[in-house]
Amino acid sequence: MTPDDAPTPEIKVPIIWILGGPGSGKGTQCEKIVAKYGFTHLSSGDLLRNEVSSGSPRGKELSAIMERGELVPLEVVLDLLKEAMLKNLSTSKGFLIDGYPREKEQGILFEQKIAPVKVVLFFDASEKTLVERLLGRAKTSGRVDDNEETIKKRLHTFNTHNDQVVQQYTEKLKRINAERTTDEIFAEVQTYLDPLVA
Ligand SMILES: Nc1nc2c(ncn2[C@@H]2O[C@H](COP(=O)(O)OP(=O)(O)OP(=O)(O)O)[C@@H](O)[C@H]2O)c(=O)[nH]1
Ligand SMILES: O=c1ccn([C@@H]2O[C@H](COP(=O)(O)OP(=O)(O)O)[C@@H](O)[C@H]2O)c(=O)[nH]1
Ligand SMILES: [Mg+2]
Repeated sequence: MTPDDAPTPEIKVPIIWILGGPGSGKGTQCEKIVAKYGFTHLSSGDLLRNEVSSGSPRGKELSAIMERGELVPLEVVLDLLKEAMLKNLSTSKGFLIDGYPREKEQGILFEQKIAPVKVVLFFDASEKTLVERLLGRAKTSGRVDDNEETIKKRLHTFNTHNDQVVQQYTEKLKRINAERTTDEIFAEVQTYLDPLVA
């Protein structure tokens, strides 16, 4: 599909998805990517948390689902993402979509309704590492879902869906060992992103 017959033809800048289990370092790497490439960072989890803090009735429903570590209805995330992308369209050099797609169908719908993805980065870390990092982050994050009980459920949700998501993509998917230092990981990330801006 060329950009001209994309479903939202005005989106011509690269779209990158960032996948990985809870605590795999998606947010940490996205910060570094934004600093180097100036892409627009859209975290699906942050968009949902903003909706929750707005106090809207929809936010209240979302909050309950997120505290259970489950997935919210996929149309909700897709709408929030599309809205945020259109809002930033005139100035964006590219979109970094952090924590999306969480299930196979979300990815399919995104490409049908918004635009094709260019590269999918998957940060791969063991469950033990993920739990350790999240418990570390819990001390300061203030996130209601950074507690042992919800972490277990988030991991379960991730394990249930991730293989199916990842299997959808072959050459676009870059599996990155996330059990290294932030700088080592970022060095590899750049080898995939530099060609997009060359
Ligand atoms: N050792 C090590 N720790 C890291 C690395 N990247 C992130 N962390 C730590 O791991 C924790 C989780 O990192 P985040 O970037 O918030 O992870 P995330 O994937 O965005 O997590 P969710 O928002 O829960 O999906 C934080 O406390 C980070 O400081 C890394 O490359 N190495
Ligand atoms: O497409 C998405 C993205 C996030 N979430 C919900 O938002 C929570 C927090 O997502 P985030 O990416 O911030 O953290 P993670 O689950 O990776 O730790 C998840 O547990 C889900 O309940 C969702 O339902 N659909
Ligand atoms: Mg994050």
